[in-house]
Amino acid sequence: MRSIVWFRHNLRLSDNRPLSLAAKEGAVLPVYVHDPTLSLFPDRVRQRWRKRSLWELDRSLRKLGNRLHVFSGSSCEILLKVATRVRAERVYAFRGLTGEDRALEERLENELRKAGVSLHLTGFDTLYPPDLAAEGRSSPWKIFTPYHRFCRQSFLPEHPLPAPSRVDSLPSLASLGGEEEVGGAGEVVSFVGFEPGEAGAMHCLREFLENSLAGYASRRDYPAEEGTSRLSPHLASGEISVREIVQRLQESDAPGKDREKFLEELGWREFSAHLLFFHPEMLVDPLKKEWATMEWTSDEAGFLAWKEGRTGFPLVDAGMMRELAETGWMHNRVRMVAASFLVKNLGVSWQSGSRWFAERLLDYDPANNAASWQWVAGCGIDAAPYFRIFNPVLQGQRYDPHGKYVRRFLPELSALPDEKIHLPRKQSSSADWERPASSQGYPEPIVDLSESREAALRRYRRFRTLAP
Ligand SMILES: Cc1cc2nc3c(=O)[nH]c(=O)nc-3n(C[C@H](O)[C@H](O)[C@H](O)COP(=O)(O)OP(=O)(O)OC[C@H]3O[C@@H](n4cnc5c(N)ncnc54)[C@H](O)[C@@H]3O)c2cc1C
Repeated sequence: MRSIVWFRHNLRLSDNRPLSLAAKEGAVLPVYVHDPTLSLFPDRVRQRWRKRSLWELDRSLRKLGNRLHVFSGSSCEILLKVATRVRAERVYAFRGLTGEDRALEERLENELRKAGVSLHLTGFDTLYPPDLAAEGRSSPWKIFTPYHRFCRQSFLPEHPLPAPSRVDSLPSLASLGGEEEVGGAGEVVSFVGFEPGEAGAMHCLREFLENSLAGYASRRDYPAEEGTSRLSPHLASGEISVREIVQRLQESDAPGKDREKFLEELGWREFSAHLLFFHPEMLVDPLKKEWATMEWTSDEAGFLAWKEGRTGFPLVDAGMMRELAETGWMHNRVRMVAASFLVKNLGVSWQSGSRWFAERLLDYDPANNAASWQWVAGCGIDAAPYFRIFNPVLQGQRYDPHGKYVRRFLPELSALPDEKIHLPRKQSSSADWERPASSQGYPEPIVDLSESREAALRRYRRFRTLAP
């Protein structure tokens, strides 16, 4: 048997079913295609990550007697051309989740069939099947808790497959034409706090299990702490499988409540994938259809200040200006506060924020990003109610009480005392406030929190009255 293994969002050898099946059956041509038609948003930051990750993957394949073949262009045309050229009988891949991924699979299957090649999609790269309809119905689940409980009870997590011990290459393979060089480690700038590739992902998991899983449930909300796994960029590139993570989690002797909480967060990832499977339009349209009539503002100046971390609210600015810009990652608590600030206090649409995150995040995941933005905005399924408006000052005081996170990313505020660190400028509601001299140069707040909150609630009431 001669097969192509088409690496899509799964840049790894372990627990890679398409690869394991193809390697068992015969010779394999591993292929990756940079396909610009598949990314809805510009992804310059992730291209650098991917380049490095592909290089790592190629190195690992070479150790098994094979190598990676990289192309750019239309996945369908390239796979068809290569399959014909090498006389492959099968193309193996995981199934994709987005509407674009699924349309491509259908087109590819037809084109390959005409050429006498079969497409073998070996299921989704998830813990639970995302196409699982709600119990007893054909519609998707609407509430996370029963969905997660049902999945936990119904599916025993599959054991991850080991990486194949050899992946035979196709015999006497001449040049395929149109192939690209598989990036180089040296060309790639480093990523603060991350090591792209499968080995980096496994290292990240080990570190988390050994050092941060115990205490996860209580520490995960504090951005200054090393309280979360930071596995998200690896999961987004498929450098590690979620089944591998769950297996190691179950073997860990960390307290049950921490393991449960972590499993629940992975469950939100599954739920988001489930929502995307049933609602491919959710990347740009609200899941609650009536929200299409919500009137957002066009506060361009406010949006720019938010993107550049000049809102005058330290927790938002530390996240937007520094953590995201410098590292390509942002702590979950800060994502929630920054997103709420944009959508509620500035009245800018969740789609604008979600697009900005999609362009900037190393861990951009279409399902997680859209579901989370819609959760914050209030138009998602099982979302936070619209009137839940995070107060960035109170959130800062609660989750960064000594300003350690803010000081790390906004050194211009580092000399402020703890009680002023989240409020370096006056708000109308803070009557006894005195301007600290040490925060000169830091911007004035671009909105008054109480007034913008009232405006947000008025906007919502108008929408509820007019909504069909
Ligand atoms: C506005 C907004 C946008 C977001 N965009 C993304 C995104 O593009 N990509 C992304 O992976 N996550 C996104 N999240 C969810 C969450 O912030 C990140 O998954 C988390 O911060 C990643 O850090 P970690 O790996 O240390 O998380 P951990 O706490 O260690 O969690 C482990 C894994 O569980 C999953 N997870 C955790 N929280 C969530 C969640 N709320 N929803 C779905 N999955 C979750 C992630 O895969 C994460 O890697 C977003 C959240 C918000 C509020």
